[in-house]
Amino acid sequence: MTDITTEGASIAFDKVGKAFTKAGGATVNALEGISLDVAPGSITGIIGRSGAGKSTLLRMVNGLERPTTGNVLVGGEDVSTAKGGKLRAIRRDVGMIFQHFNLLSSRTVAGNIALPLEVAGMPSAQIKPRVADLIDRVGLSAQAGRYPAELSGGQKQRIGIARALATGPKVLLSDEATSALDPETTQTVLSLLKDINRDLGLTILLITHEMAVVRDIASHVAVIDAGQIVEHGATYDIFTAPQHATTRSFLSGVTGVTLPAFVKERLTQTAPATGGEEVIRVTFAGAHATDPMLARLTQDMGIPVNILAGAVEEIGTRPFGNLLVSLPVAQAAQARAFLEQHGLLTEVLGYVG
Ligand SMILES: Nc1ncnc2c1ncn2[C@@H]1O[C@H](COP(=O)(O)OP(=O)(O)OP(=O)(O)O)[C@@H](O)[C@H]1O
Repeated sequence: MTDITTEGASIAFDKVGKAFTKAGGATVNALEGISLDVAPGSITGIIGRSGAGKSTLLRMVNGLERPTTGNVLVGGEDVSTAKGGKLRAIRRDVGMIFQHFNLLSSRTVAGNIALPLEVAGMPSAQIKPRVADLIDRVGLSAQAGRYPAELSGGQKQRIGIARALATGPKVLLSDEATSALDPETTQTVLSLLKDINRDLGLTILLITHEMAVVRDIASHVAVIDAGQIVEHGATYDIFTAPQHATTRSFLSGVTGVTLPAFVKERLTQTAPATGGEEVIRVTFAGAHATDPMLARLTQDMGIPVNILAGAVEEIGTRPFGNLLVSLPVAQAAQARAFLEQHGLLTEVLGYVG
């Protein structure tokens, strides 16, 4: 096997803004004041709702979009002002994969992967072994001569990944690469991306609207809302102690931590005049993830706790748990203080009468 090695480049967004002028002359501020440093060799997720500005941000990294204000640097080189040969050189360092794969239907698996090498002017004697290596890396050796229409979505995305790696990039951009795939195939594609990141050391920047994708692959995450980064940091920290309402709302979509409908419908933001239950989210992180704190709340302090929903999950190999519970309003402050003293995080979600 020839050596397909690379190393990751840093990506830096420095006070980036982007305004689009729509037909009719109105201006849309798609991005405002974006500053973000992506470490070489990291996998960073950018999560946001539809229209938040994710694609615009991603497309700036390979110069498909230029910022209106600020700069974007890849490995210290300014993409935002690069032109001609310099821009082409930066683009060779940045591969990209897409939600709908963007493959040529008239070319075989091998032909699709060879394309960027042909465009780069590599002699065909060198292209052949290089393509064979790439096909092997993504596990498609048996399908090399087949056409995209004959392959599954997961296999098509593997071709997309091999094609993106062909020129030995230092950065891989992923534009919702698993959004069109079923959950099982999503997992196989995410683990391929993790292997590639580990083996080749290249930096991966991905955009997604699914927190589960961030949890399963990203070491770092930035949450983007209406063109601004509202929160960013290590994935574990963001999952265990989210600060912004948008982040919390994305997290509530991750399996196991949504309120059951019968509670959600009755939830109020003010406590009932008498009685009632306070509904809280309890987050267990790190060393406390497996402590039996709720049992102690009942046994030691005599506070009855209703478990409404919950899950223990892992980020990397670090466990964290999220539980939604209700307990009597009269004892809730005492219970929260007890849990906080023992290193758990609590958040009041509302009240039920
Ligand atoms: N070429 C363009 N001309 C005008 N407006 C644009 C253009 N490209 C993007 N926009 C606007 O910029 C904003 C951000 O769009 P962008 O595609 O980056 O969001 P997104 O988070 O990637 O959304 P989605 O997840 O739906 O793809 C939107 O309001 C969009 O309508």
